[in-house]
Amino acid sequence: MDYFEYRDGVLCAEGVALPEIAERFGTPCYVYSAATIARHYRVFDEALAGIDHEICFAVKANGNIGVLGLLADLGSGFDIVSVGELERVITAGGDPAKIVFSGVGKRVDEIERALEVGIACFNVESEAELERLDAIAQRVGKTAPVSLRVNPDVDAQTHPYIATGLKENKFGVDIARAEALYARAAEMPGLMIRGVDCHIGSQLTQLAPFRDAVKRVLALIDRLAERDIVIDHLDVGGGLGIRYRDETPPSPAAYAENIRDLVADRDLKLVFEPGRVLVGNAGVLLTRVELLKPGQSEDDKHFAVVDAAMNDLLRPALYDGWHEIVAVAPRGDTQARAWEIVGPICETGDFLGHGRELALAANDLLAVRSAGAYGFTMASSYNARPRVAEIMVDGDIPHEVRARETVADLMRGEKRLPFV
Ligand SMILES: Cc1ncc(COP(=O)(O)O)c(C=O)c1O
Ligand SMILES: N[C@@H](CCCC[NH3+])C(=O)O
Repeated sequence: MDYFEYRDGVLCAEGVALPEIAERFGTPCYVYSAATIARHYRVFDEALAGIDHEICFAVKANGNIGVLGLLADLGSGFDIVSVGELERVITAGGDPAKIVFSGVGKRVDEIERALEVGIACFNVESEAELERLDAIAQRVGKTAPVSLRVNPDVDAQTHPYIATGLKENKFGVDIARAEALYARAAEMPGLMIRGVDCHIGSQLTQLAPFRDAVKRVLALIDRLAERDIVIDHLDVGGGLGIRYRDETPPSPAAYAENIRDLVADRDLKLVFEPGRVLVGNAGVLLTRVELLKPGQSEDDKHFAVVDAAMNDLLRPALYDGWHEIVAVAPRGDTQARAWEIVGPICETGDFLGHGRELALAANDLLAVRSAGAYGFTMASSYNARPRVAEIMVDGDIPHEVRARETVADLMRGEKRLPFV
C-alpha cells in the first residue's frame, strides 16, 4: 500500500495534490511519501520479529539525504557501495556502526574513510580485496571487520542485468573457494572475520532462490565452524521485488517465513539489505506533457513528448522496465488513445512508456509510478539536462529535499583551454 491516492479526481501524495507540487517546485520532479517509506520499513522490520536482525537499507536504491535521514530515525542501518554513499549516510545522521560496505572495487581512500568512521562490516568480494583491506587496516592501526561475499550460484530468475548470484557474474567469490579464503583471512592481522554475505539479484519475485542461497551459505558456515572460524552474522543481501505492473512478489512476511526455520536454532544475526521494496512504491516522477505529436492516421504512432526523459528515469530504456503512467487529473476515457510517452532526448530509446491508453492534452501532468527506487539515483545530465528536484511529502507538507540543478551547476569547474 502507498499513500498516493486520487482525491476529487486529482492524484495526491499524502493528501497533497500533485498539481500544487508541480506549481510550487516545477516539473519534472520526484515526489516521495514519507509515510509510505516509514510504513514499508516497519512492515519489513515486523516481518522479521523473532529473528535477530539488522536492516541495512541499500543506499543505491535512493540516496536522497531526506530519505536516508527518515530511515536512520526509524533505526535502519545502511548498505553502501562508495564513499559518496558513506558521506550521504553520515550527513543524514546514520550510525556508522550499522553500515555494511559492498562492492567489487573499493578504492584505497574509500576503505580508509570507512575504517576511520568505524563501519560494521566490509563485504569483501575477492582475494585481492582481502589483501588490500588487510594492508590498509594494518597501516592505519585498525582491525577491519569482514564478511566474504560468496556467490551461491543460484538462478534468481530476474532480468539478466540485475541477477548477481550466478557463477558467471562478477560479484563475490565462488562458494567452493570460500573456505580457503576464510582460512587465509583468519591469518591476516588486519582483519577480523565477522560474517558471510550473499546477494543473488534484484526485483526477485520467487522465494525459492532466496531459500536455496541461505541453505548453501549456512552449509558453508557449518564447514567454517569445523575449522574454528566463527561467524556472527549472515548477510542475505536485498532483492525482494515489488509490483510494477502485474508481478506478484512475496510479502515481507512470506519472505521472512521462507527462511525462518533455517536460522531458528542458530546463534546468528541476520543482516538484510533491502532497497527497492522499501522505497520503490514510495515515489513518483511527476512530469508535464510539453506537446502532442499525433500520427497522421490512427494506425500511426502517437507521441506525447513530456518534460522528463531517460536521463531522469533510466529504467525503461535500460531494462525495458515497465512503470505505470497515470494522468494526475484524468479527463475520462472518451478521447483516450495509445500514446508513446517520450522525452526530449535525442535517442530512440528515450521513452518512459509505450502505447499507454490515456486521454491527453498539452500541459497535462502525468505521474510515472513506482519511481522511488533506482530513479533519481540513476539519473544523469545527458543532453545537458540538469537533474530534477526531489520533493518529500511528510504529513501534509511538501519539502524540497533536493533542489533542482541549474545549467550553471552543470558547468561548474569546466573551462575553455587558454588560447596560445
Ligand atoms: C549488494 C547489494 N545489496 C543490496 C541491494 C539491494 O537490492 P534491492 O533493491 O533489489 O533490494 C543490491 C542491489 O541489487 C546489491 O547489489
Ligand atoms: N538498477 C536496477 C537494480 C540494480 C540493483 C543493483 N544491485 C533497477 O533499476 O532495477
